[in-house]
Order: sequence, then C-alpha cells, then structure tokens
Amino acid sequence: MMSLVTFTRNNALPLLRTSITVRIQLNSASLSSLVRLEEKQGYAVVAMHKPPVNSLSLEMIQALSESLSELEKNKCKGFILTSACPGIFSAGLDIREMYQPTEERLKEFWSSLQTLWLQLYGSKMASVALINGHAPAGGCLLAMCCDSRIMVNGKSKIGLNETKLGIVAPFWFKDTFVNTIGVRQSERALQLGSLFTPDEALKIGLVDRVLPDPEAATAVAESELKEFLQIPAMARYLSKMRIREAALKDLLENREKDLNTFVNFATTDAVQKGLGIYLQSLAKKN
Ligand SMILES: CC/C=C\C/C=C\C/C=C\CC/C=C/CC(=O)SCCNC(=O)CCNC(=O)[C@H](O)C(C)(C)COP(=O)(O)OP(=O)(O)OC[C@H]1O[C@@H](n2cnc3c(N)ncnc32)[C@H](O)[C@@H]1OP(=O)(O)O
Repeated sequence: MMSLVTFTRNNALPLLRTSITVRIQLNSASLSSLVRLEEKQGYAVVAMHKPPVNSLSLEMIQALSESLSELEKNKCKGFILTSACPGIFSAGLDIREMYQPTEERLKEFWSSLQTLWLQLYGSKMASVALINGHAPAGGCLLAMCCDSRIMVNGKSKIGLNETKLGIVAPFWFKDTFVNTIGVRQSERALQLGSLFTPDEALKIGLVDRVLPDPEAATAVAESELKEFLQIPAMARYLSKMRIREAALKDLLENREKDLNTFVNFATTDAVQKGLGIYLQSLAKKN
C-alpha cells in the first residue's frame, strides 16, 4: 500500500527551495516511521528510527534512499545523518534479511543497498555523520559515506566486523574503507573484523572528532556541516568525486556481477550456518 508522509516545515529556508511541506512517497505504511527528517536552518537532519538497533532491513534501506531522494529533489544542500535510537547509530545490515531468505527478497535487499550506497557516497549534498552509538559493518559504511564523522565518546564501537560473522565485506565496502583510513589500516582491520572505540577510530582517521556527549557532538556536527556548506558547492562536490569516482564507477559497471556474487556467497551452507550461530549468540545475550 502506498502511503504519503508529510514533514511540516518550521519556516522559510534559504537552502531548501520548496513550499511549506516536504512530501515523501513511500512504498508501505511501515516505512513512514523508519526515518525522521527534520528541517534546520539551511540543512536537514536525517535520523534513523528503527528500534532497537536501526538494523538495515530492506524497508529501512529503501526509507533512507527515499529520504535522500526527497532532500535532493528539494535542493537541500546538506544533512546530518544520525540515529533517533539511544546508544545505537546502526547495527548494520539486518542479519535476518540474509538468513534463510527467499532469493527474490535477497536480491531486492542487496540491490537496494547498492542504490543507497551509490546515492550516499556520490551525493552532491554535504553530509556529516553524527555517530551517537554503535556503528558496526553497514552502520560504519553509512557513516563513511558522509563527508565528516563526529562520534560521541563512550562504549560504542565502529568498524567493519564482517569476518567475525564469517562473511566478507564486498569490494565497495572495502573501497570506502580504504578511501577513509588507507590501505594498510584497512587490510588489517578487514581481516580481523576490528571494531574500534571512539578514540581508536579517531587515531586511525575513521572518525574526525570525538565529543564527550551527544549535545557537544551535535553542536560540532552542525558547525562542521556549515563549514562544508560555505565552500562553493560545485568545487566541493567535484573535489570529493576526485577521491570517490573510481569506486562509484566500479560498482555502477559491476552491479549485476556484485549482486550475483553476494547471492551465491550469502546462500552457501557455510555462510548460512555462520549467520544462524551469530543470530543465536545475539539472542542469547538477552
Ligand atoms: C567470495 C566472497 C566475495 C565477496 C563477498 C560477497 C558478498 C558479501 C557477502 C556478505 C556481506 C554482507 C555484508 C554485511 C554487512 C553487515 O552489516 S552485517 C551486520 C553486522 N552487524 C553486527 O555484527 C552487529 C550485531 N549486533 C550487535 O553487536 C549488538 O546488537 C549491538 C552492539 C549493535 C547493540 O547491542 P545491544 O544494545 O546490547 O542490543 P542487542 O544485542 O541486545 O540487540 C537487540 C536486538 O536487536 C537484534 N540485532 C542486533 N543487531 C542486529 C542486526 N544487525 N540484524 C538483525 N538483528 C539485530 C538482536 O538480535 C536483539 O534482538 P532480540 O531483542 O533478542 O530479538
């Protein structure tokens, strides 16, 4: 069923040139609550809201994609990507999407994730990830797609931990990682499936700032975004593309191959067994 979600605006904004409401057409009623869009003075806040852990299910991925498309359509210049779930940025891909899936849904899931990455990593908008909680795997990927990363200090960790689940970060996750922290750190961290504390992440350049609490982090994220927005947009975007375009082109040219590799790999007995054990270990915790 189609649902129309309406986000009401507070006042006129110089950088978002539309009428009083931002309208987002979503595929199903359940999408509407997954992403909260808030309009600020000259930028938007995109807050993931899928309790308990903002896992990236097909619906969540599509809701994020739709939100970005809507912002682009409304000529939004920049946004802060964050979480409305306390203590969690995003737990990464929803493992249940990959465990005992139907082939049809698994393909749609992966294809939607490819689309979201192409959109976010190649975005003309300036973006800051306000990492206010755990950000493993797909959560880390979302943060790395932004132009700057501000993390709240505490017990949360960030990194690409795929190998710990017996799976392998796809080449475009790896490319994003390498572009962010460099080849040597990526090679080591990808193999070990390392998850970093905020201070460790700062040391290797996985995040740009660590702040003691969410309020301080929010203020810094806002000022960081404003700094990006002060640069002439075309020059800033083309400079970003100098770094990112090879990775983007690689996935664009190999989408189908990547989809088949994922489906074949994810549905092997070994991977299914590993995912089952991992899901059980998460459930046992509780
Ligand atoms: C030949 C090969 C070549 C190339 C490769 C090709 C293809 C590649 C194939 C595959 C790659 C796929 C890429 C995957 C990337 C990913 O993102 S995988 C997901 C990784 N995520 C994690 O490991 C995080 C797991 N979760 C946690 O560690 C903790 O939950 C977390 C620290 C985030 C929060 O802890 P806490 O607050 O204590 O919460 P709980 O652990 O109690 O969790 C609450 C409930 O949420 C459920 N849950 C947690 N994470 C997920 C998740 N990612 N997906 C689904 N569900 C999740 C958890 O089970 C609890 O559920 P319950 O309340 O018990 O029902």
